[in-house]
Amino acid sequence: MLDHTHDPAALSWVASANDPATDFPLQNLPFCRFRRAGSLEPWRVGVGIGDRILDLAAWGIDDLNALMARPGVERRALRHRLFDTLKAGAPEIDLVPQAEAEFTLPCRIGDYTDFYTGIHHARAVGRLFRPDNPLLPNYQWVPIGYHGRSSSIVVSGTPIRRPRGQVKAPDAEVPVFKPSARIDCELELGLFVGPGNALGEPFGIDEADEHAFGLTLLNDWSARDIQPWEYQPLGPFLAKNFGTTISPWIVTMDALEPFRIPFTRPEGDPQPLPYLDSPRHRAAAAYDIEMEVWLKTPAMPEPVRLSRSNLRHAYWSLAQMLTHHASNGCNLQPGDLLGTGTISGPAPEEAGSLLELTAGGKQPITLPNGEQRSFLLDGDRLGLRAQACKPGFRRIGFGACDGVVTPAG
Ligand SMILES: O=C(O)/C=C/C(=O)CC(=O)CC(=O)O
Ligand SMILES: [Ca+2]
Ligand SMILES: [Mg+2]
Repeated sequence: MLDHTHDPAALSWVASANDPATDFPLQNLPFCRFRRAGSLEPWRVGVGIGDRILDLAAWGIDDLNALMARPGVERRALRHRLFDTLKAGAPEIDLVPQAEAEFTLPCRIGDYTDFYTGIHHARAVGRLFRPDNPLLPNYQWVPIGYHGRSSSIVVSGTPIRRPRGQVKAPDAEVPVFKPSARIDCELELGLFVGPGNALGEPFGIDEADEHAFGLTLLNDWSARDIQPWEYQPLGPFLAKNFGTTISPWIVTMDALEPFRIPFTRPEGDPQPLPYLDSPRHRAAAAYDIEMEVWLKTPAMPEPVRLSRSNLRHAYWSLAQMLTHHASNGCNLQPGDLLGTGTISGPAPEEAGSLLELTAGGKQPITLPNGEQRSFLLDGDRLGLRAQACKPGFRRIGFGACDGVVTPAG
């Protein structure tokens, strides 16, 4: 059983997540879409700076998808102009306090694909769902993905209604249709596509970075009792598409440039096929980004961190996700969202889902107030956090990715 000590240093998870002083320095400048809270004004494109938002209307930017479609060189030029303007602290620029704003999805999301790049998650889930064959032979050759549902992607803070669905217990003769009793989270990052590719026109692994716009936090809520009964032979469906929460902020790949690390394969593992491999890719295609799962039940005075992982544990890189997705000529479009899949680490306390943290629900977590949890109950608030930080560089935060589970309809 995993005993979770309360981490006093992270007492104010919400504050640290929304603490502009640490999340949104000048070196970040994440994009969002916002308006003044409670107003009915049109949504506006902005960038986060400290505890405020710079409205980009004055910069002629009112459609983030249009900006995402622009070449990286233009986006970087804009970033430098914004940096210089904000650094100069020009008094006339309009900065809206984040506390006075409300947020929506940062851009139009045409298509959503969820990948499976977390090998430790894949092994753990495989052991539970397919004990005889946890990691299928294709895993180390193919960046596995499935097409998700973009209509149910919601912004942080949107309640997640517990779904009803078909559930069949191992010892039951027939399934029943009932509210899911095993609502879970999945600790992921979402990659937003920048410039797309034309239908029928794949791109090489060394061109992939040009198609990456930025990253957001992504919780792929999962109904673990609906999932095993429905997922064969076509993959996850209603167990996943009842809701996917993302942060309102997109952290650009330019802001994450300093946190690149070499992309390596474990000793003895097969090297990727040539279309997914190059010296440049091996040199710096992975990222050192810390990711955390937090939980606050209605009875808890403060939230508790359930786990901490890192994008460095991904078995497939962001560039390989993009390249593979387009390798058959499929056309990616600006604003498309690619989930990394659940990024668990090798240690038990680095698991990115309750399914793993509780051994399929058999080993409930004991929370600091004595409550126990296997899966989420109504009223539970599940939050994801992430940060890129290393000595000599400002910490790059990703904001909040929160959702409260509400009773089934
Ligand atoms: O069938 C399995 O092994 C598990 C599939 C998933 O959980 C789908 C998914 O969301 C993958 C992920 O988040 O890593
Ligand atoms: Ca997922
Ligand atoms: Mg989902």
